[in-house]
Amino acid sequence: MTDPEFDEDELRLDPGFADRFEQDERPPCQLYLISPPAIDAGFADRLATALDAGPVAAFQLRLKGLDDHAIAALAAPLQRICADREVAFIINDSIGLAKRLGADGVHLGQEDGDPREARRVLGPQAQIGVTCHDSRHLAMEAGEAGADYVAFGAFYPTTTKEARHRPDPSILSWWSTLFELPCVAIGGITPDNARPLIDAGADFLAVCGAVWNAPEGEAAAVRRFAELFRI
Ligand SMILES: Cc1ncc(COP(=O)(O)OP(=O)(O)O)c(N)n1
Ligand SMILES: Cc1ncsc1CCOP(=O)(O)O
Ligand SMILES: [Mg+2]
Repeated sequence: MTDPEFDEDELRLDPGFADRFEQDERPPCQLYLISPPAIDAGFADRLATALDAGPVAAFQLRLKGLDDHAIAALAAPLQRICADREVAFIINDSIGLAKRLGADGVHLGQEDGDPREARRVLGPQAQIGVTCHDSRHLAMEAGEAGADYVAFGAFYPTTTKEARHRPDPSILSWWSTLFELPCVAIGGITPDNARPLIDAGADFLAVCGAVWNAPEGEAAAVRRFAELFRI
């Protein structure tokens, strides 16, 4: 099947971009935790429990509907828990808040700001991620703009976000075959449906509900993902 958005010439026209991502052995898939949509006083303990249950590469603080001041007030203990465990602490949506908090990075949607501006403000060490929905074109643009990862999704139905795009897992194999830049899969991912995304080449699975709403608890959910990542 051809992807109407994908023009092979785009790749050939920009050898500089493709050249930066030489093919190499990819590390195993890792877990990228997204915060629940709202957090309460007990959440810090739950976060520590989740991070202690198995390897987690990153935690994204995603609190839609709160302003930066309100998010900053909640962030400090969570950021400390991540730092103590060497888990990257990523702020959703706001370059300014990521800078203010000294976060490890920022995740930007298509309407959330320019990755080049994020790089200018946050510096060379910052992890900058960009939402690319189901679009190869957006992903290549994000790579050209200096993103550290591209995110595709939502792969499965989710109640965490109203998601309009539904990529096929093949976008992950396409991306990971051509580019070294890591790709993140997101959207309705659970330990039961994750396998095709891992096999297709996702470098990270970004997960919210399957961990924080797991009937067996967050630790058991993190352990189940960890089992899937073992080669
Ligand atoms: C890892 C990751 N991928 C995608 C998103 C979605 O970002 P965005 O499209 O800006 O939507 P909101 O999360 O801001 O509602 C994400 N946050 N993280
Ligand atoms: C933020 C986001 N972007 C696309 S789907 C999604 C929600 C991810 O949460 P869940 O893992 O609960 O589907
Ligand atoms: Mg956003």
